[in-house]
Amino acid sequence: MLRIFSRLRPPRCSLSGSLNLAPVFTTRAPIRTNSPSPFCAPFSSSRKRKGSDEERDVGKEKDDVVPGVFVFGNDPQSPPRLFVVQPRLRPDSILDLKLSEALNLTKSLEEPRGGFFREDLTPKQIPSHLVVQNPIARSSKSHADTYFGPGTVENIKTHLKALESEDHIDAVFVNATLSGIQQRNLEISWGKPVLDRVGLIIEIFNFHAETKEAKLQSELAALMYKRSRLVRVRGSQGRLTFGINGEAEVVSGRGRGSGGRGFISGAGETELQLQRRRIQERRNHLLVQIDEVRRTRALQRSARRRHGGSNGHGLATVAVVGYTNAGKSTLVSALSNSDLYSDDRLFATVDPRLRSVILPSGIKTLLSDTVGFISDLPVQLVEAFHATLEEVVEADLLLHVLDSSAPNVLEQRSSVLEVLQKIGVSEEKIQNMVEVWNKIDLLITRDEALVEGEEERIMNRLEDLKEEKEAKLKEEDGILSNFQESVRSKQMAVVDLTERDLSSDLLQNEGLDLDDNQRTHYSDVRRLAMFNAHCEQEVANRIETSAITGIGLKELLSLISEKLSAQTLVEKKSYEPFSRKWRPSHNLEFDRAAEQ
Ligand SMILES: Nc1nc2c(ncn2[C@@H]2O[C@H](COP(=O)(O)OP(=O)(O)OP(=O)(O)O)[C@@H](O)[C@H]2O)c(=O)[nH]1
Ligand SMILES: [Mg+2]
Repeated sequence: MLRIFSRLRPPRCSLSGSLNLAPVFTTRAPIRTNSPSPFCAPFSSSRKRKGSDEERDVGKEKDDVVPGVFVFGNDPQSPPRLFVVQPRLRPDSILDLKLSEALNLTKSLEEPRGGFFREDLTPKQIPSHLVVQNPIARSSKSHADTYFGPGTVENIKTHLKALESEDHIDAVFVNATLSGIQQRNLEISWGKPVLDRVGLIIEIFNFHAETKEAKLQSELAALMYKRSRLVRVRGSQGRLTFGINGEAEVVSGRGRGSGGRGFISGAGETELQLQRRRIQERRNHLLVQIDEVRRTRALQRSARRRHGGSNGHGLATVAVVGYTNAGKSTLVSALSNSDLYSDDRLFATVDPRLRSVILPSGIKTLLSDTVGFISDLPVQLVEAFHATLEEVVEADLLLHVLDSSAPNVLEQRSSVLEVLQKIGVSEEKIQNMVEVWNKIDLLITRDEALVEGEEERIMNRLEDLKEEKEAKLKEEDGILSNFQESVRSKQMAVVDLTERDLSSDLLQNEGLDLDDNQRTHYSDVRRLAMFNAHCEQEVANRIETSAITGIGLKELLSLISEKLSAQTLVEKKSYEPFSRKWRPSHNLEFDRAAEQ
């Protein structure tokens, strides 16, 4: 039966940049489709029936996703298949990392999740992919119309054709950021929907969202993204016109009569205007609902903070953040003895979850598992997921989970720090954050881990690793004390200087009257002292764990306990549950792109 479906499989997606947002055809009614019925005209709403019927339709429309806002419907029959195009990067190690991230993103969409898709795919099948010339490498600028040069576009088309002869490909994923025009032109050249990095991540969020909150937010992100993709195509003469897809055609009566009467009245809405209006209306509708979610969350947070504990005391929240796939959900499950959904795929968690844990001090605390981050996290997602990310901003303590086995762990670390700053986490919280270097079991070489019955050897190896780490820490301590020594000697030098040359008043004024030499010297000392304090804090805030084997979990709980009790958070500070009004920022760049 499945084979029949596969053979008959119709395109499950629409050309995303297309104005004529074509309906998605499915052989069976999808479980949750975002697409209109294949039998209704895409813009039939412009010819609404009069009276109460019309009102009913408007009300109904409010709950409908704007057609074509997601490229794929969540078709239960089979997941979409993508062809990955990776622009070449130098050095090769970076290319490998980016390519493997692109393939993982693709797999995240392609593979069945929790039995959601019925078709049996071979697990860990590597998606078809192609590394191509990077247009930015040559001229630091991509081609304005197609991103890639004409040769590369042709090359990809040939590969696509060859692949299509073997199996159906639903869309092409270009692991770069494309403009609306570039995306549209590539879609025309290749005859397939094209997703860029942002578009794919938004699709994954839509696939994985389960709660109402996550669904609303991923739809808002998709709408904001879509708004920037509404572009006009040039007709065969190269003019912006009543083009091949009728993008400038008048499709709705709205606006008619606004500028006068009879034949001098306004012509009505073009397809482009109609799409913009629909997106705007839906966006406003979603924002109202998301604000409700925010309000509820804020009230719940406030109640927890005031008297959430069993003894009526405040309950602290610890937010678990980190790069996607670092092991956050597995760690929260292990610490709280619960069973959160975790999976070896990117963005397995989109719906935030709270789990309670009893700390060694006997105090109950909530762990908040949330959506993972990624480098260049799309701004639309950060803005749309504000309600969810607010949990992170408002948490009493942050745990930053890192995948210590990832070759680019430091890059992932800085991406996460960047996102935390972007969403408004205070500098103080970032400084106080606990860094959890998870998956240390994977640091043992694969060969060793595979040898059966060698548990003892593995444990010894772990001990060795621990000792190595401790030795390294000691070494770092040595470096630190050298720093301290140099700071102290510099401080002494400044004191000498000031004693000899400056009055105490001048020193208090931070050397306003110091000469250049003295000022440089003094600021050097201050910088070094700050760096010194930072290093000391970093070492104290680090812990190594393995959520799977349980290594370091006890120590982690003790550290959380220690951190929380050192904080003044449980002091009943006044807390405003819902004070700020939030709207996604008006992004001029997107609007400009849409105008093109
Ligand atoms: N070997 C090993 N694997 C781990 C460890 N922690 C998590 N994993 C695995 O890593 C994969 C990702 O784990 P998740 O807990 O889903 O990661 P996450 O950070 O929640 O990921 P997202 O929700 O996608 O952001 C799963 O396959 C886990 O089994 C660990 O300590 N050691
Ligand atoms: Mg998770």
